[in-house]
Order: sequence, then C-alpha cells, then structure tokens
Amino acid sequence: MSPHQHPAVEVSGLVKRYGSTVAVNGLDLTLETGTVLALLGPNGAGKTTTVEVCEGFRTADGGEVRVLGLDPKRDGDKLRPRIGVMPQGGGGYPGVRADEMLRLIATCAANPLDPAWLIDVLGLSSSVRTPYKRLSGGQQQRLSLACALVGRPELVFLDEPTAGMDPQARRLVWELVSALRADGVTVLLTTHLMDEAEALADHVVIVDAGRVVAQGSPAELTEHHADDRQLRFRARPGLELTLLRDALPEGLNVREASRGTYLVQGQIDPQVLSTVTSWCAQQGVLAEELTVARRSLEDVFIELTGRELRS
Ligand SMILES: Nc1ncnc2c1ncn2[C@@H]1O[C@H](COP(=O)(O)OP(=O)(O)OP(=O)(O)O)[C@@H](O)[C@H]1O
Repeated sequence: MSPHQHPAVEVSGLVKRYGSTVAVNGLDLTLETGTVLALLGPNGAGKTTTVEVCEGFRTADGGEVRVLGLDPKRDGDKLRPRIGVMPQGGGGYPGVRADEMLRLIATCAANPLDPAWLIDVLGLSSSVRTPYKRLSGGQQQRLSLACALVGRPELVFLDEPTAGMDPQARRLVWELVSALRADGVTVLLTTHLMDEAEALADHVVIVDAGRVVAQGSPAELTEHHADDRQLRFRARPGLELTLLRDALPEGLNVREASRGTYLVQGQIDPQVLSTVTSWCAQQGVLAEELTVARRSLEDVFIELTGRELRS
C-alpha cells in the first residue's frame, strides 16, 4: 500500500485515563498527508495526551490510533525514524550545549539536515555553545524544534511550538512551519494562539474536556454564521443582564462569556449598539474595549469552551 493511501494520522474513539481523571474521552481526528492540523483547546483539554498517544509515548485505554498507517505502540521502531517530536517544555539535558544536542540527534537519522543550517535558520547561532539550562525559554523551544526537524521527518508533532517566544521568534517558527508544509511535510501542532491556528492550519480541531467540540478550516469555523456580528465589551464581573436582554430585539444572544467579558451576538445594527451603551450608562458601567466585529476563531472558541484563551 502506498503511504499516501491513508491519512497521516487517524484517531477514532480515543480514550485515555489517569486514575480517575478522564483526559481524553472518545476523541476522533483525521490528519491528511501534507497538511497542517492545529489542535486547539483550553488548559487540560487533553491535547498533549492525544499527541503523546500518537507519538507512542502513552498507551491508550480505548479507541484506535494509526500514524502513517502504523500502530504507534506496537510499531514504534518503524515509526520513530519517520516522525519528529517537539515536546511541550523543551526536554533537553541541562548541561548539553545547543549544537552538541542537535548534532547528537542528527547522527541517529539516516539522511539528516545540516545542523549548522538549522541553527542559523532558527536564529540560534549566537548560542550554540550555551548549555541548555542557560538558554532562554524561547531559545530552548527553538532548539527543541530544530531537534524535531533535523531527521527530515514526514510527520512532525509540535506541542505548543511558540510558547514563551517573543513575536520575532514566533514569526520565524511560523515561516518554518509554512516551509515544511510547502515541502509536503505533515504537521500536527497544539496551540492556544488563534492567530497561529489561523495562519498555519489547514484544519483546526477544537477540543474541550477530552472531546472534539468543533472542527473545520479556520474559514469554515468562522463563516458558519457569516452574517452575524459580535459586540464585545469588558466591565466589572457579574452584571445583571436581564434588563439588557429585555431591551434588545429577539434572537440576540447576550451573556458574560468569561469573567468581566460580555458578548452580544447576532444581527448587530446601530440601534443594538445604542441600546447596549444606553443600558451601560443606566447601570453606571463604563464599557471598556468595546468592539463590534465579525466572529473570529477566538469567538468561536470562547463560545464553545466558555473559556478565554491563555495569552
Ligand atoms: N501524567 C499525568 N497524570 C495525571 N493526570 C494527568 C497527567 N497528564 C495529564 N493529566 C491530566 O489530564 C488532563 C488532560 O491533560 P493534557 O496535558 O493532555 O491537556 P492539554 O490540553 O495538553 O493541557 P495544556 O494546554 O495545559 O498542556 C488534565 O486534567 C491533566 O491534569
């Protein structure tokens, strides 16, 4: 069978428990070869656990997982040379120097990329002799990404690849992921950053409490309610919204989406905006950061999970 006849990753009904905690609760996802999939969810949603089962680091309690057509646990020896893994939080030896670590990993690969080139591309040239423990969090992340890529994997797992990075380093990583995609490499990444998912992913899977709550391309997820807009403002938490609901036309959804963040969703017209600001004035409430916008991926995420994203 040609390797392109099956998806790069196929997960169905995945269940994983830690004692009484159900970390993953019947999760399904399909990652097509040559595409980028972003797994998006609040803290503790089960993203890392899912990725670690796919990598063969954890054993599932139920469900089916196929990675490049293989069982990650049973066929780990065949799978490992074909995948690259960037774990959450780096994972380097404290005393090892950046270039030593990358060269060591490169020696394990049949046809590695040039470590010096990767060091340069990832902006680590000035820190090659720095011990891992003295690298900044963002530098450790970049080194970890280099280690995941040096073996020219067909499929890469990136667990929060830009966590702790400054905007410039983040941009670098985005460019690298786009270049990987252009080269036909398949990528499964986890992220809390909407702009990251929107910029990089062909397919976004939103996960909450171990289950998929929505999935699609970023455009599909946001265009579902293309005519709807969202009015959003911040004010003191716990405002009583009954009077506001009564004053607004039917069909608008009004709620405190997360502590101190209020949303009015639906057909927002100038009259609705005026009603909301008048109500705020009556309540003696200064509505801060008031915006009216089309629904973004972040709005979809908050609506589905009831949680703000971690910044
Ligand atoms: N080794 C473990 N032992 C016990 N419980 C665990 C372990 N790893 C994760 N969990 C729990 O399983 C659930 C899912 O965790 P997981 O790390 O997979 O979520 P996540 O979506 O990756 O979260 P984050 O964004 O914070 O990394 C959480 O409730 C977490 O506390």
